[in-house]
Amino acid sequence: MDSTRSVRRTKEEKKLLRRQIKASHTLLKHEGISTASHPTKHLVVSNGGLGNGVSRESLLEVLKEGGTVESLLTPPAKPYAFVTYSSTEAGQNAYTLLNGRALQCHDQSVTLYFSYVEKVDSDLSVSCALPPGLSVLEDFVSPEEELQLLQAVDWTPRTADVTVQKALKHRRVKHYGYEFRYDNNNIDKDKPLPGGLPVECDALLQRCLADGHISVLPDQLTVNQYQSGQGIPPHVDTHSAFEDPILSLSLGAKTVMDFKHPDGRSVAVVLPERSLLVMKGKSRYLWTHGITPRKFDVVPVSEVEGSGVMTSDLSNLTLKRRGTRTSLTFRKIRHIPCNCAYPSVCDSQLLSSPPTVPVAEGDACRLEEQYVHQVYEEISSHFSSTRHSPWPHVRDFLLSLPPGSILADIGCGNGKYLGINPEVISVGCDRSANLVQICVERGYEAFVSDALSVPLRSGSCDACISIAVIHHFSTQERRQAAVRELVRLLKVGGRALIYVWAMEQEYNKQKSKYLKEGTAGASVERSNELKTEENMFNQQEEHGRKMSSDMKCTEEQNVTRPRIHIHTNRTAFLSQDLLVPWHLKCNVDKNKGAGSESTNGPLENTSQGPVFHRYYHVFQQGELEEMCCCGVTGVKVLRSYHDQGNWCVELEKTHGERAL
Ligand SMILES: O=C(O)CCC(=O)C(=O)O
Ligand SMILES: [Fe+2]
Ligand SMILES: [Zn+2]
Repeated sequence: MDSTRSVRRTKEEKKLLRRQIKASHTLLKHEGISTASHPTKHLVVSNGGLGNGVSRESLLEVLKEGGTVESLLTPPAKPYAFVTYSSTEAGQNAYTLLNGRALQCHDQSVTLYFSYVEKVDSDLSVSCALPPGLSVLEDFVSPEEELQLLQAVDWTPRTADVTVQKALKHRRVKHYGYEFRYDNNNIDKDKPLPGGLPVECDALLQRCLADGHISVLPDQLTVNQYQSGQGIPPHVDTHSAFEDPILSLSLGAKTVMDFKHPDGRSVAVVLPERSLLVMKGKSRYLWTHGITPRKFDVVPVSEVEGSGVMTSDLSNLTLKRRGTRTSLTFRKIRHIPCNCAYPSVCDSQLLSSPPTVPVAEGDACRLEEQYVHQVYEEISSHFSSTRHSPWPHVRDFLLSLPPGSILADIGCGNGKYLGINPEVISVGCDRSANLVQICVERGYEAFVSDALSVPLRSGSCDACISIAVIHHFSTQERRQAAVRELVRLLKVGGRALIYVWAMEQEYNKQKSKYLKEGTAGASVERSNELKTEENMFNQQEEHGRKMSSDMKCTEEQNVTRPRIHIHTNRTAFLSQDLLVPWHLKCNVDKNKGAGSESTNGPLENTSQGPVFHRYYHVFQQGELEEMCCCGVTGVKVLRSYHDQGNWCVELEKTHGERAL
């Protein structure tokens, strides 16, 4: 009997070990968290996160059995937590005692797996902090003032001549001072509403002024009323419409507001009733805010929680039914264009000075920095989630390389081509540090480099690929230099494959996948509210496109230069140099793709985050071959073809540098 029990136990131990190894692989692959093989005082607890429905309180209770807990970090919405014990011995003790422990929480049972980590990343504590520029001032108004303010909002249609009231799908709204229009997410600045702001707000606004939260009085008020189960989609209040900061007073009931950074970081902030939310700087301009329509929120049990408004920071969480919340959002209309530090998401800056096609090297570098490099850094995680399937012809090229070949992928993105042929030695580089980081986390050899000067020896590669990269260079000289750099890396006889986006999205009567996705009704599934509350940049983007076609040229130092148009996604290209909108989907699940992969750009129906614009030079038929034959010496074009809206060439290096 004893011996069978010990055999069974061994089996269980093996199973536990397998599951624990799997958990630490998942942490590395999907979260970039490397675990340590030796005991430390820091442990990561897989399945012990708020994202698994495990409350901090119940986790802490279990963790304390292992020893004295120095700190416990529970990142919002993640399926893991970090615990730091008082000593390595305590960490080791907890590991032995608790690994594989089943934890009962909210009618479900989860199994906790523990792994050691060298340290708890300081970024994680940062991601648990409030977004920069955000503050929540509790008890900003008294219960009596709260009642008075709620009574001051007259929801009957009586005041229709001095205010504007609307029932939206997910809440009702009322505007004072100026109407906020949900069709263009903007304000008619020359059409103030008679009556201004309700006098009942005077005292509280004077207090905001006196306390230094604002320096001028607001002249616009939006009252939002949310019933339980209602919300507001994530958005950034239009830069060109309102100044900084934005104030929002919560009345009647508490709610949880989600803030999201374009890089995917997300912070849930509890807004108690009678608190004032102040959004300034980054939290106003760059992070989106929104309220998920829900009937219940995860909120602190204790009502007296000081400034600890973070759901993730709280030691005591519980579910609470949402009541009816009325918020008063006070804003100051902006009369001169926004000049914030986030030009890639700023409608003012995009409209007031749309870029022109550069001629000088310096202008080209600045354009690419703003409309290529910065954008890829910001959208890297969402971009990566849309890039998973290799294009078949690129795959064939990679599989045709003899074993032991050395391959360089210049502009490797998330590394989707680096593992295709396991028989070759692949190395990738990209200008985006975030994308390179994703490659490294996936176990690929990759480094940050500009495609114009790759730190690899001339003639060191048997093959190079440049997939969807060269169209991001903004002058002919720079595009040519990028091809020359690829050829420099090749040994004589080596081959390069280049893909660039084609101006011709319809070829041989066949529409490219990019165009087809537009007609397949990418937006049909949007809810009505999402349609009317379309991301604020969409309308301006449309506006910007019209503006740029109206005013095709700009006078600058007596040189007339064409403006770069904003392209409308899923439509034919109207010019060769364009800005292509990227509708960022916030909070991308790195484990899953964001739907079907398109040749360029995500499907628009997935997004409610800010819109970024990437610069492209789309190639006309023959342009790529011409550039390779005439602008670059020592190569021949083996073949050229059109593939799903791209022009493609395969080159062979025929001479070494010295022979030229
Ligand atoms: O309900 C709130 O506090 C926020 C409302 C809001 O973000 C808006 O109207 O733009
Ligand atoms: Fe807002
Ligand atoms: Zn701005």
